[in-house]
Amino acid sequence: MSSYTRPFVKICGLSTEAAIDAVLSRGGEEVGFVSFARSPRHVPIEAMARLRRHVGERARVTIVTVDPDDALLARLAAEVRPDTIQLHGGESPERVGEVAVRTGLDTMKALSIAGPDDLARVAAYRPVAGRILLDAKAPKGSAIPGGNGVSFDWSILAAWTGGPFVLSGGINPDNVADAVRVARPAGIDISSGVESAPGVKDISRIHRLFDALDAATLLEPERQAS
Ligand SMILES: O=C(O)c1ccccc1N[C@@H]1O[C@H](COP(=O)(O)O)[C@@H](O)[C@H]1O
Repeated sequence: MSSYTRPFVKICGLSTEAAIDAVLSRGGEEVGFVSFARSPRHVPIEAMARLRRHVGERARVTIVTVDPDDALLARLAAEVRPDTIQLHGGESPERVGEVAVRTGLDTMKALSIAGPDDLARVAAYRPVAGRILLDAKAPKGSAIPGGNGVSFDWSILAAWTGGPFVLSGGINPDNVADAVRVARPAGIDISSGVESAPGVKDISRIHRLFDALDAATLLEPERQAS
């Protein structure tokens, strides 16, 4: 079996210290908290600030937002102090650039992908977004634009030359090896695939995800050393 360089791992939609600790114990590089009232993973700002303090310097902290207004961004930046603002709505390239300037934070722009044509949209965001996140399109009628556990056809990324990206959408312990092998992402972002119910992270599924990823990827030298 071939091996693959391990992408960085962001586990998103966390709301408990126990789930955060499970992710960090397995070497997860990034944790995500959702600030979007319609999501079952929404965390109020005060609770988010406590979770952020719990993470400390152990991992990057990203807040998932959907078309946030300036007032919300200002509160998130001041009270939670994340590393990254994830923009998972219909934000224009201009707005993404403005968010970076206003907050002084890294940004990750999510783009919904259904087929190869959608990848053309990446170019406009590349100069203004810190990172690009490729997610599946939300199913019709879904209340949330992400976190739906659906994937797109990862094979369209195999020969794509549009630059580094983070992959999300329906990644779980059973398909993470395929995701990495087929799409070769710089990072992977997982939410509902490690849950027992919407918004409820399942510690054993978190461990299964990392077990599957470790089995599929070539450990980097510094990881092999310990
Ligand atoms: O997780 C949510 O509830 C959410 C709400 C609004 C926007 C984005 C959201 N999550 C993001 O969706 C993707 C994929 O999630 P999944 O693994 O398919 O469940 C991921 O980037 C989350 O950050």
